[in-house]
Amino acid sequence: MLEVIDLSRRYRSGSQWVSVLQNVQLRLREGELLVVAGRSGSGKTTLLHLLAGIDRPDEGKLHLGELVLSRNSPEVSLLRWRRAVGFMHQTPVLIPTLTAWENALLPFRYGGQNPDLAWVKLLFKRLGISGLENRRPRQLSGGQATRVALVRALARRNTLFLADEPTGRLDEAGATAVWGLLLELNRQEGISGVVVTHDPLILKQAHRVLTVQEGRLVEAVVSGRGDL
Ligand SMILES: Nc1ncnc2c1ncn2[C@@H]1O[C@H](COP(=O)(O)OP(=O)(O)OP(=O)(O)O)[C@@H](O)[C@H]1O
Repeated sequence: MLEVIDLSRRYRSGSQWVSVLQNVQLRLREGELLVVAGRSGSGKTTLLHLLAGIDRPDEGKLHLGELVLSRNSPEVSLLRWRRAVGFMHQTPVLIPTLTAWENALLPFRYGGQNPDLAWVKLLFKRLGISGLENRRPRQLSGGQATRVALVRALARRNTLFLADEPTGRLDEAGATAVWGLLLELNRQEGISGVVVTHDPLILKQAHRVLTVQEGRLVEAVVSGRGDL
C-alpha cells in the first residue's frame, strides 16, 4: 500500500549539508505493522515526517495508493497525502484555545468527510480519557494530552497510521491501553502502521522491525508474527 523508492533527505548545518536519509527503500503491505527503531538522531522522525507528507524528500518518491509525493510535488499533493494518513507527532501538538474534543475533531474542520462522533467517543473511552472532552490542553496532564493527540490521529479511520513514539510520555497502564488499541485496529480492521518505538511490548507484536542505520533502513528482527 505504501512504497518508498530511493528516498533521500539532507539538512543544512551551517555551511554544510548533512545527509540524514540515503536511498531508503520500503514497501509496506496492507495490514502490516512495522516498527522503526534506531539510536537517537538516526533519522526516525525525519523518515516519519516524510511518510506523513509533512516534509518533502530531496530525492526519491513515495506512493500511497493513487497518491505520489516527490521533491517537486505541489502543496495540494501534500495536503491530500496528509488527509490519507493518520499521524501522531512525537510531542502532542494541541491547540490551547480548543477543548480536547475540538482538538480531536480538528482533521474534519477543513472539509472532507464528516466525523463519526460515536467512533471518536469510543476512542476517548478506549484510551481512558472519557470525561475530559471539555478540558483545554492546559488542564490535561502530558499523558492525557498524548492520548487526545492519538484520538485525533485515529479519528479519520485512515488505512495507514503513523506514530512517533506514541507511548513515550505514558505510564505503563497508558502504554498498555495505547498498544492494545493499535494492535486491535491492526488485527481486526487491517489498518497498517509504522510506529517509531523501542517498547519491547510492541516489538514482539510487529510483523517487521527496521532500524535506521547510517541513513538506511535495515531489517533488524524477523518477528514471530506470521499472520500476513
Ligand atoms: N530541520 C532540521 N534541520 C537540520 N537538522 C535537522 C532537522 N531535523 C532533524 N535534523 C537532524 O537530523 C538528524 C535526525 O533527526 P531525527 O529527529 O530524524 O532523529 P531521530 O532518530 O528521530 O531522533 P530521536 O530518537 O532523538 O527522536 C539529527 O542529527 C538532527 O539533528
